[in-house]
Amino acid sequence: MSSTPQPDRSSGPDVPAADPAGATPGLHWAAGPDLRGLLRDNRELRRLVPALLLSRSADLLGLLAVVTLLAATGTGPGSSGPVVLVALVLTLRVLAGLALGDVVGGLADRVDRRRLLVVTDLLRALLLLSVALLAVAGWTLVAAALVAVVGLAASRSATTAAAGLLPTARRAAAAPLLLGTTVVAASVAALALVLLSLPAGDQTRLVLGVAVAAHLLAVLLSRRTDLPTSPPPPAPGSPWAAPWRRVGAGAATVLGVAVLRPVVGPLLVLVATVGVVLAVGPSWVAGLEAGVGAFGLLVLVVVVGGLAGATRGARWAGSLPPRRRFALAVTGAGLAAVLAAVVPQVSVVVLAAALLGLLAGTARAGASTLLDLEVEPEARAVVRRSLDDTGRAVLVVVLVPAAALAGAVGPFGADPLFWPGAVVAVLLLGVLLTGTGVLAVRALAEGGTSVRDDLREAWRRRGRTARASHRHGLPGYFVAFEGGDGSGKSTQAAMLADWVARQGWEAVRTREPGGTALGRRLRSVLLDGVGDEGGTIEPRAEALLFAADRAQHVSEVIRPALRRGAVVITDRYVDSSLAYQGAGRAESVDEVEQLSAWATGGLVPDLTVVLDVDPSTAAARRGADERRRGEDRLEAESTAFHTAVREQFLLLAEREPRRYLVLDATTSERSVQRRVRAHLEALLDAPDAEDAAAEGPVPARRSRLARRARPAGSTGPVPLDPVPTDPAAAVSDEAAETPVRDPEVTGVLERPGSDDPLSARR
Ligand SMILES: Nc1ncnc2c1ncn2[C@@H]1O[C@H](COP(=O)(O)OP(=O)(O)O)[C@@H](O)[C@H]1O
Ligand SMILES: Cc1cn([C@H]2C[C@H](O)[C@@H](COP(=O)(O)OP(=O)(O)O)O2)c(=O)[nH]c1=O
Repeated sequence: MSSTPQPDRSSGPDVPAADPAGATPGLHWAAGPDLRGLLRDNRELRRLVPALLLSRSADLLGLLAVVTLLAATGTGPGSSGPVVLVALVLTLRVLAGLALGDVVGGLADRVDRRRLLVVTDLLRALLLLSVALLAVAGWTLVAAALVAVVGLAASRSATTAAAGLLPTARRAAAAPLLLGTTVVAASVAALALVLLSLPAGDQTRLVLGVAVAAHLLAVLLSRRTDLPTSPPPPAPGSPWAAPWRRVGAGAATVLGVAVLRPVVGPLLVLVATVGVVLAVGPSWVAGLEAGVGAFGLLVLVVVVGGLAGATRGARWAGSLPPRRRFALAVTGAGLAAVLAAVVPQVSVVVLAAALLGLLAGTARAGASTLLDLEVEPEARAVVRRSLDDTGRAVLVVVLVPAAALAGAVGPFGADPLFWPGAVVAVLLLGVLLTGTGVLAVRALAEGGTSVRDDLREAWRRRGRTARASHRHGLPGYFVAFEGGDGSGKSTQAAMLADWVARQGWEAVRTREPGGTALGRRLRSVLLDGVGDEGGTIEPRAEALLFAADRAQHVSEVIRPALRRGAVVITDRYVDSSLAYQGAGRAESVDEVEQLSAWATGGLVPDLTVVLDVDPSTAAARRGADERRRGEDRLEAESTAFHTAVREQFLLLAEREPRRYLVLDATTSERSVQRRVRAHLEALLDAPDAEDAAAEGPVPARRSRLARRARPAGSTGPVPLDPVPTDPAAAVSDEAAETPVRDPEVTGVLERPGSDDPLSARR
């Protein structure tokens, strides 16, 4: 649980932070970019990744071997030496990353990456070999510390190498890619420990031997790679920032956000608990008279459980909002730790550890989502780094004392109720974690609903994602809002995203042009023109620029989200090009359509909502909208242009009525929203999205949902939202307020009073 590498702003643009071993996935890995697509398109990356995977597996297997070697140095389960030594090795590992990560990273940047990968694997192989040959506790400790430092250099060159192999716009994908390899490597290493320990007797040397061999094999693989040699951009300012400065930089931001305050404490206790379970693990299972393999199993279930929780937890949690999910997962993790501690049976310990991993991963992802929702995009990297570093600092402080406590207490209880001392440390942290979890449940209570109601609702919605669409074959659901400028698209998209998130789906709200970093640049050219430098934008150039924005948008934002099963809500898509560049600019609509089809790889929305409004009403609304600063290039076009645009939208809808919903946008915001929701509710809940769309009028299809939401004893259809306004639809008063959302993240953010970044004008 110690860290999640994020793009490291302090060490130059686009170069992700070093990825220390032991990192666990968070939202960013789960919601990461299209890694498979990146690997498919990039031969060198396909060569690098297996080399890194092997190298990291070797590294982590080496760590496990060192740990089991040290754990076996004692004179029996009662001696305190081994458990402290193990904790010390892990502490040194974490401390190295915390204190030296930047320095070693800075030095590593000066060396040829391929050579560095080869040398660092060779060095680690030699160090592990020396450990196997000497088998002296003192040297083992020193060697383990050296391995940790060498590993930092390896990690840095791997990260910059991967970043260098990626196209500039996709460099940020290097961090999730490497985090993915670390998680897989941790599982491979733990599994290897289990398998290698199957034969009876002490297999530590065999394990060390395999780790050495794997490092050597990684050398061969690294030598075959062709990595970019150019150094990464120089780091601005000092390459080394004192850990406490880094911690402090983010702490102020975190503590400034009310919702995040109750998250930090439980998160850190969670990190400590998982760390202590692993640190006292070898002597714990030994005390229960289980072998090294059981320790391997313990690590394996924690890692795999953590991965499952981080990637699937939100889905399994159904409609639980991230705050609830976080607080309940922390409480559950605490109870799992208590369970592991109080039942002196290795099978129960392993099962409880799996649950602990699962809930820790879920809590971690929940916290990450909260952070994304609550912290401004510019501050997120600093906050994440600060939290990661604080987590590592906690481990540095906690592991050795916890192990010392475990060792000091020693085994107690009489047969058959015999407990190793390690359980005392785990029990203490488990109780503390449960307590902080309960406090977090209270502090993060949401909307006045009880935990029981929330859980019941989540159980009802468990595993539910937006229904698959026949069109794109991805698990998510894709909605586009189209219409003239000022028709109310942004307003409706924001309200819908809010509702979708409250229904328990992941909502990704985005827009065109400008849904990506590249898109934002294109947007300013497209809307503001190139007036200062003279010249105009030719209609075909304009069409190509909109298509370029869309290609980036689909690949970077829309497809990955649909792949995760999210509901993607975009403010404008292909039809805008057909209407504005095709009909408006009098280019061939067919050609513009071909261009967009090429740009999107044929990705078509499941539902396109056309907000129909006459150009003069739309212009009046724009004029009255205080957030707008004058007309942009396209808005300033003639009424004839806007009329042609409007007619083209209606024509497109007429051609494909099953995929379109045309609404009169001159009615009130709430009335429009009500109809959008009613339509979407039916589609998302229907067994088959397309069939449902063809079925007939909305109220008939809504009946199933309405029945489920009806309070006991009542009759007639009841809307899902708390304020039953119109029985045929469901929009609450509260939902009619437009909350603030972040276009770059999943989910929605409610912070009344601040500006909506989506509708902010550049
Ligand atoms: N149904 C509606 N009735 C009246 N005004 C509306 C309605 N929908 C939106 N507006 C207002 O019209 C302006 C433009 O809305 P906006 O959502 O930004 O449109 P778009 O994204 O289509 O340009 C805003 O001031 C908004 O408050
Ligand atoms: C996506 C897209 C937008 N546009 C135009 C329509 C808008 O006038 C402008 C910017 O869109 P947008 O920000 O949605 O403006 P508004 O909020 O006023 O509706 O870009 C095109 O001409 N072609 C396209 O493909």
